[in-house]
Amino acid sequence: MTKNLKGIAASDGVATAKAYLLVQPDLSFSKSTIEDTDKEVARLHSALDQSTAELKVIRAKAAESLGEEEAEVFDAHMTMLADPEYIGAIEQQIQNDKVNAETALKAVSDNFISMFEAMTDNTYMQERAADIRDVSTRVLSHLLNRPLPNPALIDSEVIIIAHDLTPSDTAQLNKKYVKAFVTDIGGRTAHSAIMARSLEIPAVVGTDTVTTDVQNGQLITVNGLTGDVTIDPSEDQVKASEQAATAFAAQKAEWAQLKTAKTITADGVHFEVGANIGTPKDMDGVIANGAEAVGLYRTEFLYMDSSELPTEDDQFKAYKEVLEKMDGKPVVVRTMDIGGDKKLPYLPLPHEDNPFLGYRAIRISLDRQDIFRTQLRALLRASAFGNLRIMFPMIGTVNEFKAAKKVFLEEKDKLVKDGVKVSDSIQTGMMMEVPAAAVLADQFAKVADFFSIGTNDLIQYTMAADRGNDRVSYLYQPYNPSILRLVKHIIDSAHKEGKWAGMCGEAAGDPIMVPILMGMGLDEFSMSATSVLRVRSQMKGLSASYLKTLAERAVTESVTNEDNIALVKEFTESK
Ligand SMILES: C=C(OP(=O)(O)O)C(=O)O
Ligand SMILES: [Mg+2]
Repeated sequence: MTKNLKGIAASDGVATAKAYLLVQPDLSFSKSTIEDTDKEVARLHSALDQSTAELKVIRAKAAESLGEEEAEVFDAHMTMLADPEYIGAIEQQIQNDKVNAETALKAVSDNFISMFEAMTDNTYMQERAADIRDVSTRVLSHLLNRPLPNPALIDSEVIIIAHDLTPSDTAQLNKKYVKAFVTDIGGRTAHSAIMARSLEIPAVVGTDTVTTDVQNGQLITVNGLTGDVTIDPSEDQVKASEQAATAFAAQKAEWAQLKTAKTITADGVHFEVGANIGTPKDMDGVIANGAEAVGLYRTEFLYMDSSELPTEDDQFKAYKEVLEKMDGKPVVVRTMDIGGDKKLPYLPLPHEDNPFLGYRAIRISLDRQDIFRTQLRALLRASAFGNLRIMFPMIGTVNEFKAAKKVFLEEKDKLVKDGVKVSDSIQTGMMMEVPAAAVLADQFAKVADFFSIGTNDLIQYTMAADRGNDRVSYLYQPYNPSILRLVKHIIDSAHKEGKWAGMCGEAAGDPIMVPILMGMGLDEFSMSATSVLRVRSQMKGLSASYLKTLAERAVTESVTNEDNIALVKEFTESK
């Protein structure tokens, strides 16, 4: 029976395909006593064999669709499945304690995991802990005969249905087959939604119930522009969805004509419209959409894509590639912003009740200077190949900025002394995403070369509303005058010191926000590459000088988020 759901529109586009449930099965079991332990060991081996066979297929598929490097993680899993120490310990526990294979597997795996995780100074062993966690889950699924979903094996068009998707789940989605995804939870600025936009995969998040409403293989239509999802649609609904997809494609074709144009307003003002990237692979989208800059390179994805800390050379290559592809246009590279919803399996961080308020980003970099210095050296070496700007994430105090800058200058000095070619005009700026820094922007403007406003975090911290929690998404209010006053203060403070201010949070590409920011004189707008042409087209039709009054009224007269939506409509629909 047809069912309509409404979620948060998280990534533009419209799709119709069969549902593929990416939901972990229930792998609970109880402990039991076994008389015939040899038979139980044989059952264990059968599950191990099935797991190995499955991994071989997954590995081959992953190599084909995602590349050899992404596939290598499965080699580590297969090695683990053949590890005599690990497997021997499970067999021994079955024989000695006369317990079922599930119990022995779990006990031995937990033991290995805590042993490896305790070796905090040994990244290799920490990665093995993550491998054991994955591998033991797979073996358990075979013991219990409850198969795990294997997205790497998808070989026909599907719409992924999941409770939530982590950024690493999203990175593994194969665009050829995954036509859209729909989740129970999540917000527009959660990192999986941001990645969906750069992958151009339509997405609707925060539907609450999609995983229980839809069955594997059911037909489903997804509209990532409106947040509408229809399960088991009627023929007419399928037709309407196809028409919406065609209309969206036509709209995109019209925007594409602006690809090589500069972003100039109706009254001749130029704004720089740039794109955000997560990896050098995203550069195809940046070029295809004619972005004038890379306004944010989230380098943490380089760390997340790797099975160990990327070396200085690995990083150098990635940064150099991006700089060269931009051919002299600005590239703002943000140093590692791990923490919050971005985790590194090989850098296990202690459990925190509030990870978004915890040990993350620059706080880790200043503490783990070995990691930070390696990254800065790679960046400095790459600076000779383009127009590099470096930015530090989550800066909350002036002292943090100064400390980060000091490490940067020390590494620069060392390289220069060693005769390495380093650019002399690298700007060093900061994300403006912590309210304390935003309020003190006038002081920060004296030490930083530029600001890039990270509204994704700035809004969640100012409104005290988790950016990934759909239950409080009504509080996630980009146009609330409280947010806009901070934004205006940041821009004005930068300008007073002769510095520039940009925005790389998702609000920079928001059609309601764009006119306000134009009126405030924001210098640079950086967004998902797929939004660049839409925003360029919008700016072309607006007059920047006229919008100054809008910006002024938005922070002086308006009281609510809705007031400002109405105000923007008043200013843009009459013009
Ligand atoms: C751009 C931002 O950074 P991230 O989304 O990576 O936290 C932001 O917070 O707005
Ligand atoms: Mg942020």
